[in-house]
Amino acid sequence: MPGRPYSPSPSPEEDFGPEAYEQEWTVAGIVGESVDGFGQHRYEVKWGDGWRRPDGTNTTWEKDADAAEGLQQLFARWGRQQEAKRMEKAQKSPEIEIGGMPHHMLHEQRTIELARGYEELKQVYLPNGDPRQPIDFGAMRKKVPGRPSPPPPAHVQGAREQAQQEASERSNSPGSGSRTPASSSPSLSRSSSLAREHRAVRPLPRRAVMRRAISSPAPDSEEESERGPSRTASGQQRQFKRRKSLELKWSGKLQGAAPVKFANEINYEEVPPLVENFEYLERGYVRAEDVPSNAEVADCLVSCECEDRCIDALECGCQGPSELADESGQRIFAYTRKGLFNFELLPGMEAIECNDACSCDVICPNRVAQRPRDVVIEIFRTRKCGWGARCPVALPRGKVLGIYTGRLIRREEADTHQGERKSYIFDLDIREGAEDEDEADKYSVDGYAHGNWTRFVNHSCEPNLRVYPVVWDTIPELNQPYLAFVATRNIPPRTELTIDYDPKAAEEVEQSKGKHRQKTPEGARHCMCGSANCRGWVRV
Ligand SMILES: C[S@@+](CC[C@H](N)C(=O)[O-])C[C@H]1O[C@@H](n2cnc3c(N)ncnc32)[C@H](O)[C@@H]1O
Repeated sequence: MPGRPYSPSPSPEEDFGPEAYEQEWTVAGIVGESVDGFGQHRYEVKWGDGWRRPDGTNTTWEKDADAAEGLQQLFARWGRQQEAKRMEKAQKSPEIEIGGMPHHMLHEQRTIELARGYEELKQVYLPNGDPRQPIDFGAMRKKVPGRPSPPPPAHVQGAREQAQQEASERSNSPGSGSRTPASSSPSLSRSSSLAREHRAVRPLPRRAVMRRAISSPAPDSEEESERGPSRTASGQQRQFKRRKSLELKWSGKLQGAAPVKFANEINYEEVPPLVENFEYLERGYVRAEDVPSNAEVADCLVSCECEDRCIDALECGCQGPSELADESGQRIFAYTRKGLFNFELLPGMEAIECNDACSCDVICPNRVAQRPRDVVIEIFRTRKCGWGARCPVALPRGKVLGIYTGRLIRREEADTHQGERKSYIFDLDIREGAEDEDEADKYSVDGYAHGNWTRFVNHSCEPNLRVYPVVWDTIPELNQPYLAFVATRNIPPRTELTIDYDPKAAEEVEQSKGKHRQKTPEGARHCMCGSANCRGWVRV
C-alpha cells in the first residue's frame, strides 16, 4: 500500500464562537510541549486577556507548522529555554558526561529520572502502595510546586489561518490594548480550506513585550531581580560558572583520582562555603612546621620482596610489624584479593600496605588506600546538614574510597579550635589510651583550609562508612597514619556517604540501653541524620 498504512484521525474541532476570526488573541505564554508518535511537536499556549472556557481552562495545543510567525518565534524561544534547562540539569548530574554524549542518551537519562520521580510520587500519594488505586494526577499537580502540567487529553488540532503581516503590524502598534478585528489574509493561510472556514484564528500576539511564559520565565524578564540572581538564567549561568571553575580548579589537584563534582537540588547555593584560599588536597598531609616529617623514619620502613603481587601475608616482608592475624593467629593482610577491606583490623591496629621500597607492582592487592580513587564523588547539598558527599555508582562493602587529608597539626593546636571550625578536625588517636595525658607526639588532621571531599562527609548514627588507620609511607609508631574511608555495607548509587563522628558514643548508648536514656552531652548538638536509631545528638 503506498504511503502511510494509517494516519491519525482528525481531532474534534473546538468551537471558539462566531467572533473567533475577528478578535485578536493575546498570548500569555507557552506552558507545555508534547511530541506525538510521529515526532510532531505541539505547544500548549496559554491565552491572555481573561479568555477562559466554561470549564476554566485557557490553553490550546498548537502545531509549530500551523502557527503564525510570532507564535513560532515564541515556540523557538521556549525550545531554547527548555534546552538550556535540560543542559543545566545534565551538567549538574555527575553520571551524565555532556561532552560527546549523544542526545538520545541524555534523553534516556531524563527518562530514568522521571520514572524514579514517578515511583517516589507514588509512595507519597499511595500511602498503602496499592497500585490498583488510580493516581490522582490532578491533586498531585496542585500539591507539587513547580511541576509542569502534563498535556491535557483533548487537543485542538488542525490548521490555523493567520493574518500574519497585518497582525504583526497590529502587535507593534500602540493602542492595541483591546480586541480589534483581525484580517485573515488568504495568502498567509497554511492549512486546509475546511479549517479556514471553521477554525478559530490565533493571530499574532498584539503586545511587543509578551506577558511572561508561565512555566518558563524569559531570562531577560523584569522578574529576574525580584527572584534573586541565582533563580534567573543569568544567575544560573553564574552559578554554573562558579561550579565549573571550582571543579576545574580541583581537577588539577586530583593526582590521578576520578573527578569531584558539585550538585545542588535543594537551593541556589552554588558551591559549598569554603575558607578563602582553601586548597584541595586529594592525598597526603600538609605538615605544620612543628610536626616531624615521615621522611625521618623512611629508613625504618620494612619492605617486601614479593614478585608482582603479594599473596601470602606470612611471606610478605612488609607485614612483619603487623599485628593483624586471623582466628588461628596466622598473619593476614587487611584486604581481600579483590582489594576490598576485610574488616579484620582490631582497634589500636593500623593496616600496613606495601611501600615504595617493596618489589611488588602497583596493582598488588596490598596497595589499596594509596592508589588514586577510582570512583567519582559528588559533593551535594543535603536538606539538613549542609553539603555532603555521595557517589554516583554502587559501592561494594569493603571498598576503600579515600583518605582524610588536611593540615597535620599537633594536638595542642587542634585543641585551640572551637565550634564549626573544630568539626573539620580528626584526631589521630588510634594508639592513645584513655589515661594518656601527654600531648607530645599526638597529632590531628585539620581539613578546614586544606582537604578533599572527605571533609564533607556528614555524621550519621547509622553510617555506611567507617574510618580505619592505614600506613604505607611511615611506621605505625610515628602516630601519623592515614585515615581511610571504607564502605561497611553495599551502598546504592547516590546514597549519602556518612560516618559516625563519635563511634565511642554508639558503644556508650548501647551499654546504657534499658537503664536510662542518655542525655545530650555538653557541647553536643542536635543530630539531624534522620536514621531510625538516631542518638538524637552528635559531637561535632
Ligand atoms: C565535617 S563537616 C561536614 C560537612 C558540612 N556538612 C559542610 O557543609 O561543610 C561537619 C559539620 O556538618 C554538619 N553536620 C554533619 N552531620 C550532621 C548531623 N548528623 N546533624 C547535624 N549537623 C551535621 C555540622 O554543621 C558539622 O559541624
